[in-house]
Amino acid sequence: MTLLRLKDVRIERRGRRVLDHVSLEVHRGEVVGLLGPNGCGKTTLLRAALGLHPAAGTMEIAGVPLGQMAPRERAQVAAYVPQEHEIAWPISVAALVALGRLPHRASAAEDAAAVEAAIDLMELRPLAGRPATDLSGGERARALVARALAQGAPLILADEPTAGLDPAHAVALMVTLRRLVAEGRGALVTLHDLGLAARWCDRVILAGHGRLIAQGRPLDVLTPERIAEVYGVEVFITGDAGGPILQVLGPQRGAGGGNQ
Ligand SMILES: Nc1ncnc2c1ncn2[C@@H]1O[C@H](COP(=O)(O)OP(=O)(O)OP(=O)(O)O)[C@@H](O)[C@H]1O
Repeated sequence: MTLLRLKDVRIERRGRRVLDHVSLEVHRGEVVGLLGPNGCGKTTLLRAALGLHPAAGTMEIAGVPLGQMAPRERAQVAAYVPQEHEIAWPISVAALVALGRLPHRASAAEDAAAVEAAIDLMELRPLAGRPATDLSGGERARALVARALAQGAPLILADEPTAGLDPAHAVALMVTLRRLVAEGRGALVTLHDLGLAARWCDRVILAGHGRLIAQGRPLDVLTPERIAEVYGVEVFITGDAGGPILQVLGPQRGAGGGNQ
């Protein structure tokens, strides 16, 4: 089932075109990485897909046109992990995670079970009683992911959810996402770590130059030539039984600085 469908979407910011001709789908059972250089429009695209930023074109969540969805209805099918990890009030981590249950009219027991499961998934149990404002950057990021997971929405849109996480927690998050999509959810995740994307995403979408440049299986999209063209860096790609291994080596040869 298609959880997110964008067709010929066009997004502007302050009258300036950010992305044009954006067509993509996210299905149940897949983690899709949205990649691209700083400022190429990944955050704006995620926000547009949730109706948080104006955009032209066709946008559907779980088969329903975005414009026909009330905010509560949308929040029941799509959860968002924002790039910014600011938490305004010193509520406990458990209370923060419980905010993910607001769109639902579930029983208290159901809400509690979802919150407890999300806290455990993100390994926040020792921090559950702490004020969320007193967490480290990475701990705060995990708390916000937990809030989205508690929401129980089939579609997860996460903006750089691994930013600020140590390697163990970054990999654990990708493993968790894969487990959740295997149970029937779908995820669109912006990432700057090309190695994580290559190894843990089912598909990737590469944005740049005001459009989507390529989408498909990670190694079909993330070719050394394309990465050099889009990011200006040289990569080494190999693989093992666990999947692709992609390592950034340095600036593209001849691009100035580093490996010349
Ligand atoms: N509040 C804003 N007002 C006007 N333009 C903005 C605003 N925020 C971002 N932009 C511009 O919109 C474009 C897309 O930004 P966006 O944040 O979507 O990029 P991104 O791909 O998510 O970048 P990053 O990888 O750095 O997070 C950029 O050119 C950026 O400068």
